[in-house]
Amino acid sequence: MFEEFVLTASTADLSEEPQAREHADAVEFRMDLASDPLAQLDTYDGELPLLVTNRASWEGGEADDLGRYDALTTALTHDAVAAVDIELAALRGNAPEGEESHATALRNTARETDVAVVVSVHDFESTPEPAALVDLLADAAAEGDVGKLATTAAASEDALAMIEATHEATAAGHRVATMCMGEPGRHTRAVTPLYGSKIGYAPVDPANATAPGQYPLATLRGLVDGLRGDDVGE
Ligand SMILES: O=C1C[C@@](O)(C(=O)O)C[C@@H](O)[C@@H]1O
Repeated sequence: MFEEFVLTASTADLSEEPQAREHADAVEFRMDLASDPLAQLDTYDGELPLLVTNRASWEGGEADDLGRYDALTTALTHDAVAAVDIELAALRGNAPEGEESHATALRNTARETDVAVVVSVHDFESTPEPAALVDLLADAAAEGDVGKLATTAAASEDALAMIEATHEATAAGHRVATMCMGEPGRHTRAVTPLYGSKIGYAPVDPANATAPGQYPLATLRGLVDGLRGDDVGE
């Protein structure tokens, strides 16, 4: 997974999967935003593979204790689960007590069960300079199969910084996924795949966006494919 660009439909409700099929390659299941996520997984019989995310509250999500790792470990036993998101800060010991050992154990379990690991970094305040973004991407990519970075863009320069960092990190051999949150960075979601970004996130229903500035799923699919020139040929 993630050798090619993967467009995930980001949702807290797996019953949306049939609607996502037409446009998405996978579903990002936001377990932290879901009601009874393990029961939803038990009854999931969709076609799209799942990337499971149980975002910690200290990283902008709604899961506020280490129990999120138990839920993720159980999630990995489901055949449909092809990838798991783990925060870089947890793996690097820059997170609350207990996070590092749990995150490392989860990554080991993922590796044993052939589940891809997306190592993520979020900045809800700003977008650092390109060189700092490249460092973050290199760190995240070194810890898993894909290093993912989402920062907040306040102006066009921030979007440009993310595009440049995506290009540089990819050229340096790192497998990355990048995007800016916020309206001034929205277009990065369509453009960074051209510079190597391997994962896109978009809600099936725009009312349920999981981050600021996301395009609706069908729109992002059309933009990514259109910019790639899929309908133009050589
Ligand atoms: O980390 C990410 C990226 C994201 O924050 C975005 O900006 O699209 C959306 C989240 O659901 C996902 O876990």
